[in-house]
Amino acid sequence: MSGNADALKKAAAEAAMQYIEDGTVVGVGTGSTVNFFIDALAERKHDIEGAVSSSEASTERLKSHGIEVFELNSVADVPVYVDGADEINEHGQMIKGGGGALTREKIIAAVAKKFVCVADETKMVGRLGQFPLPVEVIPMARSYVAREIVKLGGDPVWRQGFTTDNGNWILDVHNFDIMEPMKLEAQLNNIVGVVTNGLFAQRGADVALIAREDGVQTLKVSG
Ligand SMILES: O=C(CO)[C@H](O)[C@H](O)COP(=O)(O)O
Repeated sequence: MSGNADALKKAAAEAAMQYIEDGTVVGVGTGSTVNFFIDALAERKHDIEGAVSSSEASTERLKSHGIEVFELNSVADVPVYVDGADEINEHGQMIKGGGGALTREKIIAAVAKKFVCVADETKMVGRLGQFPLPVEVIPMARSYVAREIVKLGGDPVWRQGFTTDNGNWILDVHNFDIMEPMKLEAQLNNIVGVVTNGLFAQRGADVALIAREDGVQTLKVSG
């Protein structure tokens, strides 16, 4: 990753700090862009109550900064969730899960009132689907789920050697022509053995902070 790409990720991540309110539990995603957000959040650690985290990696980084990480089950309210994306369109719909944390990400996103997506401009697309779509599967269902995905028009590739934080496996699905993201998200989740998939269409981002060379653009989808 070039220094310039990192500078854009950092700019987007730092712009998300304006959405963080004192005394709240902050929802924290996963990935290289979010790592910059965690580092920025550390500066406000005495103002916030703590965080809920979407991965073991983010939890470790949050704790290394002295930020308290709560179990999601013990938290009633997550006003803001900040996370990156592998692709995002103008409607705030995303492909996520390149880092394999899609299921916990989707759970916290569901709980959160506002989803703030932080990304550099390379993640903005007209139509989702260039990036292989991650699908988390229960290990014993891998072959069956792969066959069902082929029937839907995708080419699944097992991310061999990778196990999610939930103890499951990932199929990265290539060559999906994603005309109707919400429909495909539901179809995939309907296959027995799928835990969830990386299409965030039903619950997309409310705000996208897209870092470009000339500054961070705010795309408000809702909220
Ligand atoms: O969904 C994710 C992890 O599961 C990440 O948000 C996504 O992969 C983007 O990561 P990065 O900021 O490193 O480009």
